[in-house]
Amino acid sequence: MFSSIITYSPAYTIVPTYECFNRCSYCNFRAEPGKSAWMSLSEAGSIFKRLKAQVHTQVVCEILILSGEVHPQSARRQAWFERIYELCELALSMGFLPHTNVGPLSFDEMQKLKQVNVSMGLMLEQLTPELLKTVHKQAPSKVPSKRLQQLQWAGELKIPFTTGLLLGIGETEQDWWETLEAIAQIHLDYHHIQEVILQPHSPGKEQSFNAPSFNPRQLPYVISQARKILPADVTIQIPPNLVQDSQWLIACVEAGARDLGGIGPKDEVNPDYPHLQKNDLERILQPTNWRLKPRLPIYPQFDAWLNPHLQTAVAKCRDTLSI
Ligand SMILES: O=c1nc2n(C[C@H](O)[C@H](O)[C@H](O)CO)c3cc(O)ccc3cc-2c(=O)[nH]1
Ligand SMILES: C[C@H]1O[C@@H](n2cnc3c(N)ncnc32)[C@H](O)[C@@H]1O
Ligand code: MET
Ligand code: SF4
Repeated sequence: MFSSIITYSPAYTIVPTYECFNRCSYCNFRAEPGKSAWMSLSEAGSIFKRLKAQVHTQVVCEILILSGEVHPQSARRQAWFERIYELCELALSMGFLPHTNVGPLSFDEMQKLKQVNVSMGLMLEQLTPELLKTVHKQAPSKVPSKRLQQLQWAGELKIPFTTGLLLGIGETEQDWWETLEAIAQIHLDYHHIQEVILQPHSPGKEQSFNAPSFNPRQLPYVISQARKILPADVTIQIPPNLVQDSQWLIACVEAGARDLGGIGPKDEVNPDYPHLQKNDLERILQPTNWRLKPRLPIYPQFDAWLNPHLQTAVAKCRDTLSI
């Protein structure tokens, strides 16, 4: 019998800084501005060396650059951006493929980062402005029009893009469909969305937002509806560590999720929910017809959008993973 494929990206997350001028009330990641040392290039260099040394036991291709944010008008913004750029450059020079998700960027910043990233990402969260009165009250970066603008710029710049919804932060069911429709619409203009993450809100130790986890039993329903709204070439990703029960994880796959995201040693955003490793996932999927397959942070149909240097790096990683 033929088996069907579900993908994941062997990844490692680096955090340029945890400091953030936003205060999303569901966040367990942020530190106060000035209170989190920035990652140095030598620190990153040692991490990358270690990852290369372990290539025989565990291959990592994607470096996810995930950061807290410095205000666009701050005098420190330029230094923050330059550090992120240099971290990407270093990862690339050591054979890794950067995927950056550091919040909203200016058009110019995005254009620059395209030169050192194979794809980029930004979650829409939810488009309803109602959340600006609640969880995003102190989060200027989460103004819906600003985030939609990022998707538009990524399209204009031909950047393969990952976006998604954060579920269970006080939105309504109607809000889900509206956010998904907006993603579908923008993809029809630019054809640049490679994945949409359906991320269940999962409470952690640091957050002030007092709400339970998004009910995982609702997730298969959201996925099947999303599958109807999104164009067929957009993959639905779910984070397996936030879908605690393996039966529900399988139900999510049956409903149309086809990717399990970046799998690495730590989920920096949800540190209270350890990532399931490849073996754990294989064990869960074993009784089913689904088989796990590694992928890169760029889907093959977007290769032509990259500069020649990035194309060479991607070809080498495909070779390493034999995909
Ligand atoms: O480990 C994580 N990876 C996260 N990733 C990584 C993601 O799974 C992969 O980097 C992409 O699939 C690209 O391969 C994100 C990427 C984005 O572009 C946007 C949001 C996220 C969110 C998370 C996350 O919460 N935890
Ligand atoms: C990087 C992405 O992580 C998501 N994110 C932030 N905090 C949480 C949480 N408590 N639970 C689940 N996802 C979260 C947001 O969607 C953000 O854009
Ligand atoms: N600060 C960015 C955002 O919220 C990415 C990291 S969130 C933990 O979009
Ligand atoms: S979710 Fe991102 S933008 Fe919001 S406070 Fe956390 S790090 Fe900052």
